[in-house]
Amino acid sequence: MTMQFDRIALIGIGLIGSSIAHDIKRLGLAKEVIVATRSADTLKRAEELRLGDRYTTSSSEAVKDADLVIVSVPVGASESVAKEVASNLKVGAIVTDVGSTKASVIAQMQPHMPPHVHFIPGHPLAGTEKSGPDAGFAGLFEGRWCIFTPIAGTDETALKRLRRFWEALGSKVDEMDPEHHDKVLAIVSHLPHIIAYNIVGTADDLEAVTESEVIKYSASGFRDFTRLAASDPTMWRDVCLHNKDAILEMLARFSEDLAYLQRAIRWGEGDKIFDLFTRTRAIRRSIIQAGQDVDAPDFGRPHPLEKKA
Ligand SMILES: NC(=O)C1=CN([C@@H]2O[C@H](COP(=O)(O)OP(=O)(O)OC[C@H]3O[C@@H](n4cnc5c(N)ncnc54)[C@H](O)[C@@H]3O)[C@@H](O)[C@H]2O)C=CC1
Ligand SMILES: O=C(O)C(=O)Cc1ccc(O)cc1
Repeated sequence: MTMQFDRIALIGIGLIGSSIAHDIKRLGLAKEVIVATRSADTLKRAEELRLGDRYTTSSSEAVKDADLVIVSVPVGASESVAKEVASNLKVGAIVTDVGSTKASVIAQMQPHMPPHVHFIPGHPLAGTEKSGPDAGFAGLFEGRWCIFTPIAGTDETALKRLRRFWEALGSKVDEMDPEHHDKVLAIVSHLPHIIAYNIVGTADDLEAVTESEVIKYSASGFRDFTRLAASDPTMWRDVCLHNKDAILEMLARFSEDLAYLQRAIRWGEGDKIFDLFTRTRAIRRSIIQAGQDVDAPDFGRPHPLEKKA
């Protein structure tokens, strides 16, 4: 793999920032990686994990002379990072982010970007329920989509350079407008997490079963929800607050459809129930065909008591 950038600054070194760091190192994509994060403890851990070449708690310090700046912080922190780094950005630098919402990140960052930098908002559709610098791993983005939501008039050469970077990490790159991104992500990612948080919360409220049955019998569907509901609370609070309109729109549709299903169950309308469940099964098959999941049952996890070969 060829060296693509002299200096890359990683602002935020949690699951996503550290996964990018592992890949940059593994693939030799930069001469130097500067890691910045707000908390000294996280920074120390990043250093122990050798995620970069230089480390600082000052984002503005980190971006000096960087050709590529990747902001990987909870979306609600985007504006404060943009403000902090703005005056130190190098002429011609590419500034990008990985936030799960796009219209809000653009509204927070774009006004602070000086005209001499290329700000290209991005979102890799890859992750796990884990957070922090220990959670990252090389290859996270392999075979996954990365969506850019470029601002009109963005320099084509800068776009190509950033595309080449994500492609080196194994991603497939697509472009769309931020509002469309936010609607699509509301249904494929944000709502599933909200539903998971909600169902696990409901089970927790049923005090009679919480201490015993919910945990004991969690080999069933409930367990899959608990994985999503264990995702980072700060990150997901920010997603909810920063993609409010699209999430509320999708939640309204979801509630309508749930009422339809509820009614079908109440009145014993088996055909309606069967038709819906047949339609949804086909969606799963399409996802497997598209290479976005494997066909193994239970996400391919081995049983915890299964003997290791
Ligand atoms: N977790 C996931 O599966 C995915 C997350 N994303 C997005 O990536 C971004 C980062 O998420 P994760 O890496 O999962 O979160 P994380 O919680 O693992 O890491 C966040 C990092 O940002 C740092 N940070 C927070 N505020 C900061 C500030 N003001 N200045 C500097 N550093 C700051 C934290 O110390 C931490 O290092 C979020 O915007 C999230 O929406 C995108 C794709 C997948
Ligand atoms: O852990 C999971 O199932 C995820 O859905 C990971 C994820 C979380 C947030 C994103 O913006 C993109 C991917």
